[in-house]
Amino acid sequence: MEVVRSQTDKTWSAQSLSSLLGLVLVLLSSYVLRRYSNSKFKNLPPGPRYNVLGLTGTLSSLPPWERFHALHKLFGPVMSFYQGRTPVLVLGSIQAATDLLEKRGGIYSSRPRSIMAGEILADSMRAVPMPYGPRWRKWRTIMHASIGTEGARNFKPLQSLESKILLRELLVAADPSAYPPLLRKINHETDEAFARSVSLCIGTMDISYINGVFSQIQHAREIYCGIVAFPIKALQWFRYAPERQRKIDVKNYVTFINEVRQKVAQGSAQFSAALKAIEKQEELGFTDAQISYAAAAPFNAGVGTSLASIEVFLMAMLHHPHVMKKAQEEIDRVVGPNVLPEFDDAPRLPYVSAMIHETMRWRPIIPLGIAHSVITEDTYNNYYIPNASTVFANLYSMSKDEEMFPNPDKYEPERYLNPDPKLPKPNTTFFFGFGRRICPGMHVAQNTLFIAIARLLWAYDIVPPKDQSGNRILPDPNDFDEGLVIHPKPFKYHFILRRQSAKALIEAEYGQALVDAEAWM
Ligand code: HEM
Repeated sequence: MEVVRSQTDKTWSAQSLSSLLGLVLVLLSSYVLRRYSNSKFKNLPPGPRYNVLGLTGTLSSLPPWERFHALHKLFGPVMSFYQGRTPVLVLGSIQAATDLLEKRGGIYSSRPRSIMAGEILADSMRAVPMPYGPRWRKWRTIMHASIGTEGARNFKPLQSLESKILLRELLVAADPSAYPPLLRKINHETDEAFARSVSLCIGTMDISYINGVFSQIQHAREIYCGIVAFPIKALQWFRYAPERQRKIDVKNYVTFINEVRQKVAQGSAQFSAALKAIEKQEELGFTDAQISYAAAAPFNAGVGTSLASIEVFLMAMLHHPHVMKKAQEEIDRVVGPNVLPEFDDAPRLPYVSAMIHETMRWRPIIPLGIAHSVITEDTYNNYYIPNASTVFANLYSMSKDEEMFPNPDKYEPERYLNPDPKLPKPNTTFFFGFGRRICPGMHVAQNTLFIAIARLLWAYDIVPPKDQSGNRILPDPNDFDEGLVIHPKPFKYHFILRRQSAKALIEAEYGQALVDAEAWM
């Protein structure tokens, strides 16, 4: 009996399994047929009909932005492919990105859904993956008030004293191996100078307090980045750990905002993103957790970016000493040897300003921008763009546009000073993205770069080391770490004081910077 039943069971299971498989096949093929026989889908922008990101073969050795760049040459500046079931659109020209991400910003300003990192870990309170909609618009008003054109001016004193401290630290650095950690401070990746970034968020430079904050926010950020980097963790059944982490993050973030509230009550609060978030809380109808995450956004999104641009600048100086000399001549002529360059000098230092644009153009440090997502189907140049397509602005390709930037591989600030009137005007913002999601920290970033670069060039020559035969050892200008934000691989350089008389001024300014920093304690 047992044997018969077991045989019957086996037959039954085999039959049901094959019917089930049949059903799945029928459903799948009808889905595929429906989808691809749909004439609209036949009209997608051209491109390889496979997942370019999961590519094998010759192109696979290239980072994704270079892969896309190579494919743009075959398929044109607007191309598409599928990543799983999601259509992906890649825009390789400033024109296409402006037409879609900017002019049709009402439908191209969302982000691809981020279930684990955005929704589960952060309850959609994190800025970068936040979907486009009323909550994002409210969040953006806090960014506008705190780090927009006007708000960014409030951080200039902070950026100024930060760069003075850097000049002095480079002066007393034991040897060149000490430079990278000092430079990292300018991007707030170490506890002490991180204070300046936290002060941007919550308005304090109290180092012992900051040290505590640093480890907590940095830890939360690392977990977020880890989830983004390892998609396996994005599967929902691993949700327990991020849910637990979210509770910890919310508690920490709200603690910071409450400390700012206390300072507001005592009348000692400095300008910061948190201050603006608190001021706007009632009007926006945000919870404490929501305003705390908003206040932390400049830290979470801004870390690593200014540093990467300064590293690119240093690399450019090693390769193009004549550009460095030209900028120094301008600084010496306009500012002179007896005072440091100030923010107010910027209009009279056009070469330095052009150099900053060129640094960001030459090697865009976020080469694929941050992916947008379209919230309704659209057509562009007769191509069909399905709802929920992921959209990448390939900033790398844009930086190589031969028409707008002739000889794009050359580092040439002059292209911004004397543009050829017959060519399209060189764009000065594409490296910050496009449309409604354009980087809200761009003014803060530009100010950091201006004051740091102008003062570094006022004080120091940046020179490469030499080998035993006296040959300059130069870094490979294309050797970068991969990631959302890319950094040149570590390379060696020296800061050589340009004149002995600068020493006394650097020391005096450093002393004053420490006194000024007290205001943020
Ligand atoms: C050289 C420095 C920087 C570069 C090149 C840069 C570039 C970018 C780019 C390309 C995007 C994506 C824009 C898009 O989606 O189209 C972005 C987004 C963002 N950036 Fe920056 N950034 C820099 C510095 C900063 C700084 C210093 C802050 C904060 C103070 C900041 C805050 C943000 C935020 C919050 C977003 C997300 C905006 C949103 O999703 O609505 N960035 N940035």
